[in-house]
Amino acid sequence: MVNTCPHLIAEFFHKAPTNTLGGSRIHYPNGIPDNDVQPNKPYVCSIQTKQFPRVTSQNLHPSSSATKQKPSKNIAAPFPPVVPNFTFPICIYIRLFDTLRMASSSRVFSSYLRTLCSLPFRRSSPGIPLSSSFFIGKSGFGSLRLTSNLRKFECRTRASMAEIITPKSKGKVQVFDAEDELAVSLAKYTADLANKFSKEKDSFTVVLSGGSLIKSLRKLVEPPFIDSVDWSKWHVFWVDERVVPKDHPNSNYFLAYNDFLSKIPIPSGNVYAINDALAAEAAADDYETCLKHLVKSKIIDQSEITGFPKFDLILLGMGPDGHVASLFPSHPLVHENTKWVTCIKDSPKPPLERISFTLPVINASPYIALVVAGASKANSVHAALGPGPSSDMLPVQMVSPDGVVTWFLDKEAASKL
Ligand SMILES: O=C(O)[C@H](O)[C@@H](O)[C@H](O)[C@H](O)COP(=O)(O)O
Repeated sequence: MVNTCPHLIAEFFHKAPTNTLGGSRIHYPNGIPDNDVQPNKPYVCSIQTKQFPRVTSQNLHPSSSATKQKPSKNIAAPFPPVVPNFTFPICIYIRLFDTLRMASSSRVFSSYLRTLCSLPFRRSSPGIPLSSSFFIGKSGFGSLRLTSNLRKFECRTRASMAEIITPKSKGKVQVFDAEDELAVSLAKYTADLANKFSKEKDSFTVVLSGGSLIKSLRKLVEPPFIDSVDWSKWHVFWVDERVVPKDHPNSNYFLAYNDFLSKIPIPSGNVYAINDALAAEAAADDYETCLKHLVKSKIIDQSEITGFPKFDLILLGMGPDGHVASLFPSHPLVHENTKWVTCIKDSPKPPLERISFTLPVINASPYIALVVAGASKANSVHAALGPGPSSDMLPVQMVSPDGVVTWFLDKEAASKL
């Protein structure tokens, strides 16, 4: 029964005129026009309203005691409008769209409703022939109203992501209520860019950092993202690496392999790990040479202006002190502007020896994501994005590409903004 829920959601939106819900609009991926949406195809959608910032998918958090059960991965939650006084994030719809198999038959729709109405916990709910639906926006909240032949139901919605307006130079800043929501949005962002570049140039060059970023990429290896990406087009690099063997728990390669790369069908030749058999300087030179070959063979783009390699997407974490890659505050390496890859032997964050991309390489990228979660990062986030001028530039503040920086923050990291 519950598996038919996505059909219901699909029907629900398709019954609404031109896919709008009183100022809310569904966006299908890659600009698919609304009337071109195909039955029996999965779509990852986003929703945009006049009243809310743009939001992306997330879980249902029912407040109604009747629906305390949380949706598991494969079991869609009951469609909220049939439950009175139901509070849920607005992006519930997109969550359901994530796994959507579009149904055009109204038979599916009504049989689902019949089943719902026969469920014990909804015995008090009347039947729900939907006749109209719309969102009403208030500041931060909205209501979805459904008119049944017996009475009206109201469901409150709450945006679970906010966009902070910053000067253009500081990039696009998104703040998520929960890290889980951040992870879904990051997966969609990465998958969309992968698809864009794979289509445009038949390859996608992406650079990973170490630390918690890898955990934040976890949704990318789950449906629907894992199936929506052509992994054979991916070429994976590291923005920094610790000078340890590849199977050492401190190795960024090891972390990425265990939690990400081993779960995707990427050709092993497209994974460019830093050579762990070499000492720091030699490993940095070796990696730079490897990048130069790949630029020559046109796997990696090159900036016509600066000559630095241009990776399609760089995914950066940030340390509590505002470091990115292995470029630490007040360290001379942040001013390295000739080399592509350098090394540090006195890293304030252990281990001492590391290899790192330099800032000009990072800044040559057309897309950079800064993925930052946790209260320990709030001061540096404030220094980077807050209003005041700051005397000492943190490395994260020196990430200022010609391209687009998108910040993915959880609310703890954004708490001082
Ligand atoms: O290898 C590393 O240590 C990193 O690449 C480093 O730049 C990391 O991204 C930040 O320190 C944030 O790490 P956390 O997200 O774990 O705090």
